Amino acid sequence: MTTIYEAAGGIEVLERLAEATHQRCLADELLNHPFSHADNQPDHTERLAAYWAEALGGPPTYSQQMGSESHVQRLHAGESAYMEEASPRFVACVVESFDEAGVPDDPRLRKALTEYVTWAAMGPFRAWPSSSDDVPADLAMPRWGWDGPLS
Ligand code: HEM
Repeated sequence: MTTIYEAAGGIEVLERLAEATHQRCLADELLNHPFSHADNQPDHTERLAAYWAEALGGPPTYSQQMGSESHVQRLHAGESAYMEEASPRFVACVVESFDEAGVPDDPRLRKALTEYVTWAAMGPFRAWPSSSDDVPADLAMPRWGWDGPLS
């Protein structure tokens, strides 16, 4: 069966989606701050797209060459009150970027992408509110299919 990654148009479309999302985050007064640190990764867009690709049935480039799920969760952990407020806004930045990024106008695809990002932002990415020290070292990369989480 076609994966969500393939239906979306592969890595090119996910990179455009990550870039458009990033620009929206920078333009948002609440989300701007964490994305504006001087030591942020210059290739953030590429890394975010690779992570999404792997979760959505694409190649395992993120986990083989860039980082692990534990690394990603540690980056986002320990920000309880902030993440409560910021998570729904991050999801909105992704969804509002669909047209600009050229995500196919297929309701089933857009619904699956929206559900994946919502699930991640409201669940795993808020699971360690107190400290990055609480994040286990061996978290599996999440996988998302047409009917929801695969692992
Ligand atoms: C409130 C919501 C979120 C905020 C404020 C946030 C913030 C950030 C920040 C500041 C970075 C570091 C950027 C850099 O180094 O340039 C980052 C990296 C990243 N974020 Fe988020 N994020 C949020 C939600 C999410 C969600 C929902 C996902 C996945 C579905 C995600 C996936 C990633 C990935 C894969 C990276 C790159 C990790 C790496 O450098 O290897 N983030 N995020």
